[in-house]
Amino acid sequence: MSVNPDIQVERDTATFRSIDVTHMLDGSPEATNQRRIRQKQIGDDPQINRRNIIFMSHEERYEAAIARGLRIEQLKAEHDWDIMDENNAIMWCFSDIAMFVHKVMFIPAIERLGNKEQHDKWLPLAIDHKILGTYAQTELGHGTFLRGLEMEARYDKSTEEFVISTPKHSSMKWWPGSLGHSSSHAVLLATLYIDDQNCGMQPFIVQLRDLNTWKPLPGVEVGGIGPKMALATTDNGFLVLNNVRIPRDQMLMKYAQVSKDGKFTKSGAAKANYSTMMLVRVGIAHSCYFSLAVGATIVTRYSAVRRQGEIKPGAPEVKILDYQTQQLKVIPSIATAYAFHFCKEHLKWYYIETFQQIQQNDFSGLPEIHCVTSGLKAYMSDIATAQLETLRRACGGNGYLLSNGITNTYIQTLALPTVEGENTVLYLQVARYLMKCLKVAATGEAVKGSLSYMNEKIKTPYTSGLVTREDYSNVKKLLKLYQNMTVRLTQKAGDHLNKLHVSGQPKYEAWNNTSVQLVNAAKAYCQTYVLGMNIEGLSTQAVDLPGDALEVIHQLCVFYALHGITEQSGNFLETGCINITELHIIQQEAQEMMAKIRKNAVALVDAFDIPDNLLNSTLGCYDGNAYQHLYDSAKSDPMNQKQVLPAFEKYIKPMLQGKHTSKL
Ligand SMILES: CCCCCCCC/C=C\CCCCCCCCCCCCC/C=C/C(=O)SCCNC(=O)CCNC(=O)[C@H](O)C(C)(C)COP(=O)(O)OP(=O)(O)OC[C@H]1O[C@@H](n2cnc3c(N)ncnc32)[C@H](O)[C@@H]1OP(=O)(O)O
Ligand SMILES: Cc1cc2nc3c(=O)[nH]c(=O)nc-3n(C[C@H](O)[C@H](O)[C@H](O)COP(=O)(O)OP(=O)(O)OC[C@H]3O[C@@H](n4cnc5c(N)ncnc54)[C@H](O)[C@@H]3O)c2cc1C
Repeated sequence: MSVNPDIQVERDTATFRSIDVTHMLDGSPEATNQRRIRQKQIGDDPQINRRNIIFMSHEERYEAAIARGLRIEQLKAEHDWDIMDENNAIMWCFSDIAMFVHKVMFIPAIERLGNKEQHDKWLPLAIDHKILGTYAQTELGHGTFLRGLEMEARYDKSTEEFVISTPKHSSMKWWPGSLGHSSSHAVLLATLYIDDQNCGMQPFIVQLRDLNTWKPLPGVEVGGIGPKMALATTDNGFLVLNNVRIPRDQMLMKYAQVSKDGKFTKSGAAKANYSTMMLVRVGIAHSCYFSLAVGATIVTRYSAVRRQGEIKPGAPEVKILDYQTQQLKVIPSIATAYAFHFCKEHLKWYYIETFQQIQQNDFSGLPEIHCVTSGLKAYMSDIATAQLETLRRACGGNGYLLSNGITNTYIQTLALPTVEGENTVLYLQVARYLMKCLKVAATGEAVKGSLSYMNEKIKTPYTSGLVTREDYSNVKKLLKLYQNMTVRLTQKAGDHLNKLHVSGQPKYEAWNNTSVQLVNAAKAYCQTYVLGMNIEGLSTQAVDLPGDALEVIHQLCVFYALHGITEQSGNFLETGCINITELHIIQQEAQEMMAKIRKNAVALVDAFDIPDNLLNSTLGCYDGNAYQHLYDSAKSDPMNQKQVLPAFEKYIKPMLQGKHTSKL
C-alpha cells in the first residue's frame, strides 16, 4: 500500500531527520539497530504479536498471554537477551504476558530480600521456570498501610516452622498478579509474630500449588478476583491460608532473621523490605514514557491524515492537526514524552547506582531515592493517563474503538496510578521528605541532592528573572521559576503545618489538615524534577545531535516548560513567582512555540520508531492509511464473518413476526 500523501508531505517538510533523534533516544546508532532487531523478533512472531487481541475472549487472551510469556523465554534463550532486553519486551507487549509478575516482582523480591543460601536455592528454580511466582502483599483490608497487614506468620519453635494463617476476611491476600491461576509459589508478605510479639511485615516463600497437578496444596484456598478494566491476562487473585506450615528457612532473611530458637534480629535499613516496590516504580516510569510515546504517535499521525472542516471559508478541508485546539491536545503529549524519556533514562542510572550502594550496605542514599522514585511514579503516571485520555478523545469517534491502539494502551496505563503505591499516598511520602529538607534549610545547613536549590531560594527574595523576550525561551531561567514555585509551596505547607501545631493540634492532626497543600508541593517538586532532567538531557544526550535536530528538541523543552506554567498558572501566580503580565507573555510564547513544533510533529513521533506490529493501531500506522486499516479491521471482526447471526432466528425474527410478547 502506498504512503498517504498527507503524511508524506509532513515528512518531506520536516526540518530535521527523524533517524538522528531516534539514535539519541536509543543512545547510539548501534543501539538503534539492536533495538530494531529485538523489536522485529517480537513483532514478527505470530505467538507474540497482539494483532487479533481485541477479538479474543477473556480465556483466549489469558491462554495467548501464557503462550506469549513462554515464547519470550524461548526468544531470550535463542538470541541471548539481557535483563533490559527482557524488561523492554515486557513493556513492548504492554504487559500482556501472563506471569509477568514472576519476572518483575517475584524474582526481584528473592534477589533483594533473600540471603545467599536462599538465592542459591530459589533463584535457579525461578529463573528456569521450574516454579512460577507472585508477589502477594496487598490484602482485602490493607494495600497502602503495610504496617496494618493482618495475615499472620507465627513462629513455632518446636518444629522450627512458620504457621501462616488468615484470621479474617480482611486479611486474605487480594489483588496479587498471577495469583489467581498462574503461580505455584508466592513471595508472601505477612506480619511476623514470635511468642505473640509483633515483629513487623516480613517476606516468606510459600508454595501454593502442586507442581504436577497444579491443584492448590492443603490449607490453600486460591482463585481469581474477577474481570477488571484491563490487564485481563494478569490473573489477579485472592488467597486464604489455613495454618499452612513452612520451614524456618523460607522466611527471606537478608534484612531480618529468626534463629532456630526464635530470636529475632534485624539488619539494614528500617524499610529495606520495601525495596522490591522501588524497582517496579522505576519500571512504571519507563512504562509511562512508552505508553505516551505510543499514544502521541498514533494521534499525531491520525491528525495529519484526517481532514475535516475548513479554516478558511470555502477552502479545501483541512487536516485536523491544523486546528490550534487540536495542536493543544497533541503537542503537549509529544513534548511530555520527550521530557519523560530524559527523566526515565536518568532514573534508570540513578536507581542502578543507588542499588549497588545498598547492596554494599550503604543506605545513605535511600531517603532521597525513595522520594524520587515514589514521586516520579506518581507524577508520570498521573500525567500519562491524563494525556492519553486527551489523546484518545482527540480521535473523535474512532477514539472509542479498540482497534485504534490507544484505547487499550490507555486503560492498561490506568492501573499505574494505583499499583505500587496509590499516587496520593506516594506524594505524601515525597512531602515528608520535603518537610525534612525544609527543616534542614531553615537551620542554615546545606540541603543536598535534588532539593539543593532550596538552599539558595529559601534566603533570596523572589524575582522571576524574566526581563527580555529571550528570557522566556531560556530553559534555565524557566527552571528557576519552577524551583521558586516548589520552594514557596513547600514553605507555605510547612508554615501551615506549624501554625496548626502551635495552635494546639497534635502533629498527626496538623499533617492531615495540611495534606492538600503537602500534595500540591510534592507535585510541584516532581514537575520541577522532570523539567530539570529534560534540561540536563539537552546538554548530555542531545548534545551530539546535528544542529537542526537539536533546535527542535530544544524547542520541545521550552514548550514543555512554558506549557507547564500555563497549566499550573494558579500555583505560579499565588506564590508570586510570576505576575499576570508575565503570565500573558508566557501564554503567548507557548502558543507560538506550539505552532513551530506542529511543523515537525510527525517527524518527532516517527523518531520514537515504534514499528507497526507493536503499535497495533489502525489509526496510527506508519503509512498513514488510517481509513483502509479501519475498514480491514472491521472486516476481520469474527462477527462479520457471517452475514446473519444466530440471534436473528432466536430473537429478532420472532420479534418481527410479533411473537415477542409471548415467551421467547
Ligand atoms: C539491574 C536492573 C535495572 C533496573 C532498571 C529498571 C529499568 C526498567 C525498564 C523497563 C521496565 C519495563 C518493565 C515493565 C514494567 C511494567 C510496569 C507495570 C507494572 C505493573 C505492576 C503491577 C504489579 C503491581 C504490584 C503491586 O502493586 S505490589 C503492592 C505495592 N504496594 C505498595 O506500594 C504499598 C504502598 N505503601 C507503602 O509503600 C508504605 O506502606 C508507605 C505508604 C510508604 C507507608 O509505610 P509505613 O510502613 O506505614 O511507613 P511509615 O512507618 O509511615 O514510615 C515512613 C518512612 O519509611 C520510609 N519509606 C517508606 N517506603 C520506603 C521505601 N520503599 N524505601 C525507603 N524508605 C521508605 C519513608 O521515607 C519514611 O521515612 P521517615 O520516617 O524517615 O520519614
Ligand atoms: C492492576 C493491579 C495490580 C495489582 N497487583 C498487585 C500485586 O501483584 N501484588 C500486590 O501485593 N498488590 C497488587 N495490587 C494492589 C495495589 O498495590 C494496591 O491496590 C495499591 O497499593 C493501593 O492500595 P489500596 O487498594 O489499599 O488503596 P487504598 O489505600 O484503600 O486507597 C483508597 C483511597 O484512600 C486514600 N488513602 C489511603 N491511605 C491514605 C493515607 N494514608 N493518606 C491519604 N489518603 C489515603 C488513597 O489516596 C485512595 O484515594 C494491584 C492492584 C491493581 C489495581
